[in-house]
Amino acid sequence: MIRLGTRRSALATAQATYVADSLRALGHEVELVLITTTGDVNRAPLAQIGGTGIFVSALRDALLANHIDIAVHSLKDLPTVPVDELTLGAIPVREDPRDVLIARDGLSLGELQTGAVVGTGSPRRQAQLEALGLGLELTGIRGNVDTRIAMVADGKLDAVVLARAGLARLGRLAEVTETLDPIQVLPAPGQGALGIECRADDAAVLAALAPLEDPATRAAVTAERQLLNTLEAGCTAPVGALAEVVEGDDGPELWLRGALGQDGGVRRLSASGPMDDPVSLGRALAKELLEE
Ligand SMILES: NCc1[nH]cc(CCC(=O)O)c1CC(=O)O
Repeated sequence: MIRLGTRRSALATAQATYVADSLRALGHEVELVLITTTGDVNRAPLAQIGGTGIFVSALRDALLANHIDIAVHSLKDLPTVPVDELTLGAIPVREDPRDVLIARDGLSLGELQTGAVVGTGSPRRQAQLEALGLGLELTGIRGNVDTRIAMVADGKLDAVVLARAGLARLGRLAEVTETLDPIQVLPAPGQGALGIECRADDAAVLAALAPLEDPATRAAVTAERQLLNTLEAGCTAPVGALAEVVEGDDGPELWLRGALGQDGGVRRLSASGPMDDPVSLGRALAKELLEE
């Protein structure tokens, strides 16, 4: 029996159920264990209560205490600093990593008027939307996907920005009014991908997880997360990143784009490298972004 720990939110349980069903299809028995994190209980702004890492620590504690065998994380919520004794046993194929707009009356970003109120608490989304120069009024919001969409339906906001992947997993893609081009808004490092964490010495669970692995997704998110990790060491500015595997002359290559919010603007750079060395690519692009 594999004990799979998950948060209670609709998105977390949808992701956990997807992983549980994948493991069951491979012949394993899986039990869901619901775990409450600080971020689920406390409605204060995330930056005040410890950042997105708060969603993760309760699950990691349960792994280390042997209360669960695997934890399913949204990779974009998983801190880039590794934990001794734990490892990402599998990174399954990624959903569409892009951000989307859900606006009243089916509007797109370019159709929103100056002063339109757009809800997002993410400094990354705020910096990139600000830099478009549309005169949008950005306001921080929290709450689950349902609550956020309801704020547009209720007329409290003109629009919200969300991850397409979350809406796909919740079956709410019909509400999207525009998918944002990464040329304008780069997603968060790891967005749209799941990380399945387990104890590093748990050979049975590692073997069970191996078939769920997608090497291209692992390479892409490793580059993105390395870029974030290197930038976090050097600054506190918001970061967007997106890597894609492309077929090069000498085999598969990674193409990485990065964005760094700074002084009301956004710096953007891109670079490519071999698929088998995502860490060097992420680190090199981060250093370039820091230098300029
Ligand atoms: N910050 C919360 C969070 N964590 C993961 C997702 C969406 C799913 C994903 O990106 O994998 C979301 C919601 C959102 O940003 O819209």
